[in-house]
Amino acid sequence: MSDTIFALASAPGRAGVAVLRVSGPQAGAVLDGLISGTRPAPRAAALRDLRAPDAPTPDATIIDRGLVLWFPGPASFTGEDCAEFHVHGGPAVVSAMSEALLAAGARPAEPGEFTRRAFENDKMDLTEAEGLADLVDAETEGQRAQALSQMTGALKSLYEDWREQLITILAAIEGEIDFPDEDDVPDALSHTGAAPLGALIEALRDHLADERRGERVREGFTIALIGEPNAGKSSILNALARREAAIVTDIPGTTRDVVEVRQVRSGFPVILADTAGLREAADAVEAEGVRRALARAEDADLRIAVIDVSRETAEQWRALQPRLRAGDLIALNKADLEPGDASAGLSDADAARMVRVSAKTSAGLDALEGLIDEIVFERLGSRETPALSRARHRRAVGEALEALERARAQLGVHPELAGADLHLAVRALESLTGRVDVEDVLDRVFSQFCIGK
Ligand SMILES: Nc1nc2c(ncn2[C@@H]2O[C@H](COP(=O)(O)OP(=O)(O)OP(=O)(O)O)[C@@H](O)[C@H]2O)c(=O)[nH]1
Ligand SMILES: [K+]
Ligand SMILES: [Mg+2]
Repeated sequence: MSDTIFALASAPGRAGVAVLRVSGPQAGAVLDGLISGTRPAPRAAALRDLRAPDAPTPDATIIDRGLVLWFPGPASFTGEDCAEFHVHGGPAVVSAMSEALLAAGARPAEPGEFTRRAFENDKMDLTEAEGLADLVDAETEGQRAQALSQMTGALKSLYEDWREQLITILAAIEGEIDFPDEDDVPDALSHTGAAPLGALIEALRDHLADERRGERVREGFTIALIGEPNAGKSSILNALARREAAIVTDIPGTTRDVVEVRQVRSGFPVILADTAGLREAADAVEAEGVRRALARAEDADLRIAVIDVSRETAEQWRALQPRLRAGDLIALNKADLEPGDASAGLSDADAARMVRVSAKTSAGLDALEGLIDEIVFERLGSRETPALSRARHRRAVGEALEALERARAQLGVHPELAGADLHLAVRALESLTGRVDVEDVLDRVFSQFCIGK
């Protein structure tokens, strides 16, 4: 029998209302021990005086007066008996309530323990539990939408559907292994499996080839500003951030560390990074700055090459071009100093992705922001199929895909080897939804939850 656990389900600190939640076989007894009067009807809120269960007399000083709710299992969030106390949200009330719950026999919950119990009682699969954690963490509209879709089963049904297809293919192939010489198992069976197996391989490939959209939505879309010293990278960062996030001076080599600004663009989290100017470094500190700038540019989802149009542009372009990828942006800065067309020195630059700006006069900055917002939306905006949202999903789908590809290669040759690989693929898919118990996976997933969830 499991313990009865409790936790503050609302945020700690001062608030209008605080919610304490209890789950486990003793939840009903804990509830009865704290309230005066009768246990309310299931799922109906009732006002009660609350007191410590070990108070000397029943009418001893009450802790608070609040709403209580009783959720008998299995029709509760965790599937167990649950109770909730909605009390006044002062730290002293919460601490006295916690003492009372301890005295009544409940113990403080571990992070994610309520959700883990819900998962173990089949109230949700692992991807839905992760979606719930993400919903609690969601700070932007795009994160909220992705988390909600995952919490309500979008990834679960995708993965469960793949698993079912796989089991059908497996049955066909194992039929061939078990009855190799019988007439009623046609030779073409391996080929019957080949088409659906090919389709499944394509589906997994597409799911993986999404440029980490779901992970970007969770973790942030990264943008790096790069360019030669004094091109105006920090000035542009500050303009986009609408604050003096980075130091700007007329001394080339001002920025050394990567300066990050977090923003919300098109409903998604974005991390803008200003970097050190690229040149032959004058000293070890600057050399490290340049190394970090290049590493950041390499890892970023989008690069903005900042070019100073008041100086020779061809030379700057030669240095930056190898760092850029298709779809990156070019900001032709200091347009206030050079009214002419400065793109002349930029051979092979994609004109559509080039904006003339002036961090000094703000000219062109709206257009630059418009382009950034568009790109963020293009890359992260929702599609028909749900995105995998964690490295854990990417690993498991990747494992399944490799096993399927090996199986396909063996299909007509060694069906028993193909069968073994398909079993591995099934297992990888089952680890995604938590169908197979992988204890350390569960520990890792639930430990990332907050306490009280
Ligand atoms: N006229 C004009 N000056 C600018 C513009 N943008 C930046 N500057 C000036 O150019 C100088 C360098 O700007 P920064 O923003 O520090 O340039 P940076 O690229 O971050 O330089 P490092 O950090 O040294 O690599 C400062 O004196 C800015 O005021 C612009 O659009 N027009
Ligand atoms: K500078
Ligand atoms: Mg700078």
